[in-house]
Amino acid sequence: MPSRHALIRRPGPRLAEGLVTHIDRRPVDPALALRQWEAYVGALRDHGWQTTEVAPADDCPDAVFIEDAVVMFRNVALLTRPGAGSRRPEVAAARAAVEALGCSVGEVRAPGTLDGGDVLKVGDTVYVGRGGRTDGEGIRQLRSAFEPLGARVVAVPVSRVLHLKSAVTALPDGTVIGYPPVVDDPALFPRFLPVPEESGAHVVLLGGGRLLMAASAPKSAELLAGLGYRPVLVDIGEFEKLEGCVTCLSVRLRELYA
Ligand SMILES: NC(=O)NCCC[C@H](N)C(=O)O
Repeated sequence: MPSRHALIRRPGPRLAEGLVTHIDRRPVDPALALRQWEAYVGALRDHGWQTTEVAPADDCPDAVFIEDAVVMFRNVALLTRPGAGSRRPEVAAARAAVEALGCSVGEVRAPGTLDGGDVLKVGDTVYVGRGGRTDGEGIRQLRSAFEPLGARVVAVPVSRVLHLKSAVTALPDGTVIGYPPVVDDPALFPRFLPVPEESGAHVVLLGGGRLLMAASAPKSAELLAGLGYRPVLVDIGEFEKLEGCVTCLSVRLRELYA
C-alpha cells in the first residue's frame, strides 16, 4: 500500500530575502506567506496526506522550498547539494527527517550540484534538468544513486526558468505538461500537453485524479478539469514572488516501508 507522507518546512523569519533569479524582486508579506503555507499544508492533509515538519533552518531564507533539499526514489532519499551556496545548510535537517522515517539515505557530494526542483519523476523515468542549479556532476551522482534501483535517468536542458519543474510537471497518466515559452524542448517528452499559464504547468498529484495547483492558473485548471481531473487550487502568491511553485513546498514520500 503506497504511503502518503509529505515533508514540509514552515517559512522562516528571513523568507522575504529569498533568492530571485529570473524575475524582478517584489516585497513579500511574511504574515500572508505563513497563512498561504498553512492553507497549502491544509490542502495536503484534507486529501489524506500525513505531514512531517522538517526542523527549521531559520538562517536560510529559502528553506521553506523543501523540495530542493531531498529527492526520493522508492524508499531511498538522495540529499542534494543545492546549486546556490546560501541554500546548502538547508540539507542537514532534511537528513534528520528522512532518517527518522526509515529511508535509505544517500547524498550528492562536492563538486556536484543538484536541486530537487530539477528532478521530475514519471513512473520509473527520472527527468533531470541541467541548468542554473544542477550540473553534470550532480546528474552523474543522481544516476548512480537511482539507476541501480530501476530508474531510467534522462537529462534535459533547462535555460529559461529556475528549475525543470518550474517548466514542466506530469499528469497521473504520465503526460508532461508545460507552458511552451519556458520549455527548452517539448519534443524531449514522449507526450507533451501545452498549458496556457506558466504556473499552470505545476501540479502536485494528490491521488484519485486530484491535482494541487496554484490559484494563479485558472485557465490551466479549467483545461485539466475538462480532461477529467480535479484541480484543487491554493493561493501561493507570496512564494511565487520568490520563484516558488506548488511542487517546491513539499516532498511526497509514496513508498515508505514500515
Ligand atoms: N523547487 C523549486 O521550484 N524551488 C523554488 C526555489 C525558489 C528559491 N527562491 C530559489 O531561488 O532557490
